[in-house]
Amino acid sequence: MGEAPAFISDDFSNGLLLKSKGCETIINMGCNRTFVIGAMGNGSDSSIGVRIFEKSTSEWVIPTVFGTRPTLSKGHSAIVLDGDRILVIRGNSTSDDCFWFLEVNTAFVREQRARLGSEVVAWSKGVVGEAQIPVVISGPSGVGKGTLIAKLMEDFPMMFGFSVSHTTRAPRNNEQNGVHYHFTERGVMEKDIQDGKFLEFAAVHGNLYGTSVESVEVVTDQGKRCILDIDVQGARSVRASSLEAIFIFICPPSFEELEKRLRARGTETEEQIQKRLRNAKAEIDQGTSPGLFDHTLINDDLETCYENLKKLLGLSDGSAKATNISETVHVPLEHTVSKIDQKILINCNTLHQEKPGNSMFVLDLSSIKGGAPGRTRGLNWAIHDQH
Ligand SMILES: Nc1nc2c(ncn2[C@@H]2O[C@H](COP(=O)(O)OP(=O)(O)O)[C@@H](O)[C@H]2O)c(=O)[nH]1
Ligand SMILES: Nc1ncnc2c1ncn2[C@@H]1O[C@H](COP(=O)(O)OP(=O)(O)O)[C@@H](O)[C@H]1O
Repeated sequence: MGEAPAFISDDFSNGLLLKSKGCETIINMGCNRTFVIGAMGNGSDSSIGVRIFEKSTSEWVIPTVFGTRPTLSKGHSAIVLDGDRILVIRGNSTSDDCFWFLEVNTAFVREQRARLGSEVVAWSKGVVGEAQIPVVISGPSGVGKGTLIAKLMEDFPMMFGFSVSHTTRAPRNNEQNGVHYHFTERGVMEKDIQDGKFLEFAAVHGNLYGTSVESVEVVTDQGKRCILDIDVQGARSVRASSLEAIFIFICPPSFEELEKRLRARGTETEEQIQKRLRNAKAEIDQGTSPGLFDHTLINDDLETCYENLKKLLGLSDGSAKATNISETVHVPLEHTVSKIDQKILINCNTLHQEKPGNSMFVLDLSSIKGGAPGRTRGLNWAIHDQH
C-alpha cells in the first residue's frame, strides 16, 4: 500500500490519546507502529478491520487476525492498555457487545507472530462481570464425565457453557454435530491445527480431538464459565498454555466398575471397549500423579460425586448464582475515554438523547489477564450517573 496518510497523528507515547477520522481510530504504539482500526483493512464488510503502518519502512501491513471480530458500528473509540492491547469501545451499543480487546503484543500474539513469521493481531470480547476461569474435566472413558457435566449444565444453564470439541471419530447414535462435538474430517482438522485455530489437541483412542479457540470464546462471550471435557494429554497442554483453568480428574471406584459402565453404555464395539480400557490404565496413572490436576473426584455414587463437584465449583449451597452478566448499559456514539491507572473512564455525552446528561462508566482492568483470545475477560465496572 502507498504513503502514510496525512491524518496520522504525532506519537503519543503514553498511548492515551486517540484520533479518529470517520469510523477509524488511529493508535500509535511506541515509536514504530501505528494501528488504524476501522472499516478498512482486513475486516470483511461487516467487521472492524485493522491495518498497521510501519514507520521504519513506511509500509502498510495487513495482519493476520485471530479471534472473533467485532461487527462494525457507526463509530468507536480506542485506547491503549499496557502496551500490549488496545481497548476498542463500539459506540451506540450495549455492554454485551461494546468492549473489545485488540491484542497487538500479548504472549499469544508474539507466539503466533513468531510461528507465522508475519504480523498478527487477535480480537477478544470483553465480558462485563466476574468471568470465572474455565473448568477442565478429564478422566477415563466411561467414568461419568459426560453424565456429571450434563447434570451441571442442566442445573446451572445460565452459568456454564460446554466447549464443543472437534473430533475425527464417528458420531454415536444420540450425538448431534455442533452440540456434542464438531465432527470433522481428519484433513480439515489437521489444516485448522496448522493454522493455529486450536488451543490444544490430542490423539485419543485412535482419533483426533481438539479444543478450538473459538469453542471457548463462544462460551466466554456469553459471560458463561466454560467447561472442557478433554483427555489427560489435552489437560497437560492446557496447563502449559496461557489459558488459566481449574483441573479436575474424575476417577472410577475400581477398574471393574469402569468396565461395567463402559459396557452398559453400549456405545462402543468390543474392540473399541478394549482399546479404551487399555488406555484407561495409563490415564488413571497420569491423572492421579501429582502436579497436573488440582482435584481428584471418585465417581462411585453419582449423586455424592456431583455434590463434591459442585462444592469444588463453589455451588454447594445449592444457590444458582445464575449468571455473570451484570446490568446492561448503553454506550452512546458520542463518548470520550481515558485511562487512570487500572481504570478506564468512559464519559458519555447524552445531550442529544431523550434523557440528557452525563454518565460515567468506570471499567476496572485489574482483573484482566493476558494471553490468548478468550482470556481477555473479567471487566468489573461501576456506573457514576451524573444527572
Ligand atoms: N485433548 C482432547 N481430548 C478430548 C477433547 N474432546 C474430548 N476429548 C477426550 O477424548 C476422550 C474420548 O472421548 P469420547 O470419544 O467422547 O468418549 P468417552 O470418553 O467415552 O465419552 C475422552 O477422554 C474425552 O475427554 C478435546 O477437545 N481435546
Ligand atoms: N456414578 C455412577 N454410577 C453408575 N453409573 C454411572 C455413574 N456415572 C456415570 N454412569 C454411567 O456410566 C456410563 C458412562 O458415563 P459417561 O458419562 O458416558 O462417561 P464418560 O463421559 O466419562 O465417558 C453411562 O451409561 C452413565 O450413565
